[in-house]
Amino acid sequence: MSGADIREFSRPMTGPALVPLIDAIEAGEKPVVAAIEGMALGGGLELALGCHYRIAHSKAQLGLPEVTLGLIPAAGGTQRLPRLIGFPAALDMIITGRRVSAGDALKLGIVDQVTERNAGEVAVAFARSVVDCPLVSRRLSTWPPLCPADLDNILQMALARAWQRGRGALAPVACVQAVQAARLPYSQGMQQEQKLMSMLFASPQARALQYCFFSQRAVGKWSMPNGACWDNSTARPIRKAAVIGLGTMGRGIAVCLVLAGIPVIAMETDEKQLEAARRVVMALLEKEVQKLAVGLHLGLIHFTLEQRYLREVDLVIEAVFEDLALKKQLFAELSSVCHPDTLLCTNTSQLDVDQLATATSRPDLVVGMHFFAPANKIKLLEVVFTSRSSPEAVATAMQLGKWLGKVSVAVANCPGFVGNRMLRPYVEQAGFLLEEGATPEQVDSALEHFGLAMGVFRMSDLSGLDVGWRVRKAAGLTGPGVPQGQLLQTQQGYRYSPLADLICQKGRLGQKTGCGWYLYEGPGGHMARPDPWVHAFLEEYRRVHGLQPRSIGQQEVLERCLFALINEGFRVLEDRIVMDPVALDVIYVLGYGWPAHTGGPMYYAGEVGLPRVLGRLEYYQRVHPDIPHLRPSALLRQLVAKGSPPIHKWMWHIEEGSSRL
Ligand SMILES: CCC/C=C/C(=O)SCCNC(=O)CCNC(=O)[C@H](O)C(C)(C)COP(=O)([O-])OP(=O)([O-])OC[C@H]1O[C@@H](n2cnc3c(N)ncnc32)[C@H](O)[C@@H]1OP(=O)([O-])[O-]
Repeated sequence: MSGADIREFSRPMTGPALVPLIDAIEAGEKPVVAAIEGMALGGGLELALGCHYRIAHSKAQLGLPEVTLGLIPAAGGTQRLPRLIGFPAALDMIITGRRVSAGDALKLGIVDQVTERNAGEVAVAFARSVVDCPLVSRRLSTWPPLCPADLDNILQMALARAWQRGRGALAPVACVQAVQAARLPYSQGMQQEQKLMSMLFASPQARALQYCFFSQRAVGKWSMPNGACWDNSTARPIRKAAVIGLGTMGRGIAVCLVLAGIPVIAMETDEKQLEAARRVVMALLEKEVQKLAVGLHLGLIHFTLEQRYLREVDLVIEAVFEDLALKKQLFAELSSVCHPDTLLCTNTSQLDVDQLATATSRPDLVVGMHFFAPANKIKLLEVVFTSRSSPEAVATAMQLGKWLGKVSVAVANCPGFVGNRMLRPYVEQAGFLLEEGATPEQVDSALEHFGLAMGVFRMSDLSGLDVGWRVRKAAGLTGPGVPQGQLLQTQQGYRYSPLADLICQKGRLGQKTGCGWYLYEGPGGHMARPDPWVHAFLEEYRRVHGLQPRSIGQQEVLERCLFALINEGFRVLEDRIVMDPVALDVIYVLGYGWPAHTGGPMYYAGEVGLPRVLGRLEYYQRVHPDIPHLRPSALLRQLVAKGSPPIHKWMWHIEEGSSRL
């Protein structure tokens, strides 16, 4: 039982109320044994906690995931679980919403027995054995709370953790408050639980998180403009895969494949690189084996320098250096080395997948599989199809993503695909704000206060500033031979901030060099500190270019950065790079640290109000006519003119034939 039907939350509820039902079971004189197979989540686990005994199958999983839906476990979960397993363990499960295995549930004391056999049959036998035992001690609601001496301290720490995890989300904090009420007598604790639930139930955050839940499932039902889609295309089995290029991304991808039980050929061209990769990959895998306490066959991965092993694989994922010429050459080689049916995938984050496909003898079997760093942790995968990708190739990449535990989103090929395409105007605005008077920490703190996992400058330092520098050089925006403008710099006719290029020229490439937009404890350091050098550099830059710094408020930072990103999102929809705006929200929430409790950028735009987004973009465009990304998109204007329809109706308003595919 995986809990309430989440769809029911947005319409009148039917059926008996859960709390009196659970109370009645618990108060009954007949012993009730919960037999748990598969999942016991949310209301499912709360029902089991109202039973007098719990027997779980060894493969069962238990959890209270309500927090991920913007809610608290409000059918007595916040009152019974701390009584059963103590405050610290209950707080951990309820604030994180994480699932525990049956084995861990036994250790925690949530279940009485774990079985390899049919849990129902074992439960019946168990019930017979306890039929004469008194039930008084089995009713959790009557147990006195297990209050340790340092409970105040534990609750305080949990609250701090909830704030930190939540980044503005209400539910984690409400979870702590509800559990805190478990020190009171049960009926008073329940009143507090209900009060907090009523506050959350109707909240915009709960609606947004429930939208995220369904969006992450909706993107699995992908379709392509040619009519191919998830239910008319068949994925091929992947019996063996290869990863070529074992830098950070390649190593992470190889780890993902092995963890999913897929044999991997891990290939490099240089012996030293290969050995370095072998050490890192094996260490990562051994860590996972210990963490997951699972038997994993570490022999699933074979490290090699030899291309001949590629003949045996069903799919190759290329993760070499981001250089189009290098990748094209590799794809041409793969075409002759691999079996004619082998799928050729690229992990490029922004290069033209069509050009790579053209370099091969099988353009229909070429797709992008864009993983996000660290590849073994981030749940997002962009599957990039070209105009020639076959439905089978897309279906296989989507299915493989699912096996790897990712949420895969099918997107059409375009520069930067979806995520990085929308990111560009956002990063660009941040640079302009520095020119106009802000500091990196002011911009980042506004964005982090909004709920983003990391501000734009901290994120750039983490990824490495040279990544964007290389892209800008390739696009002809900077580098030798590119004319440098006067005053505010202009490239290709538009305003261009060279600040990031100048920082790179100083050898400041971010965390890896110990300095970038911030100062770190040393190369590879993680603790970002404001850097007086950067402040002086910005002041000097403004002085040389005659820019009068002004005070820039949090609202302007958010509107300029976020609305520019959202505006590009509307352009992505106009170009039909994806079939539905939910895809953009999934990509941003899972891949870019966008706060899930706002639903994602496009959902957030709807909540803020499309007329407001349009109005503010129009205002900023008047002030900065030389920034094209602030010019409102045609789709945004059209939607506002049509009375701002809800997000699921946006695509109806895109003119036929506007697709670039
Ligand atoms: C006072 C009240 C107290 C109680 C509160 C609660 O219990 S709060 C609830 C606390 N419970 C949770 O938060 C549990 C949420 N659910 C999960 O974590 C997972 O779905 C799973 C582990 C149950 C199955 O994973 P899996 O990878 O095997 O499968 P999958 O994930 O792809 O889903 C398959 C289909 O089922 C659909 N669907 C699933 N669950 C629900 C639902 N509860 N409702 C509605 N629909 C649901 C899902 O949309 C999809 O539909 P589609 O796209 O085919 O039309």
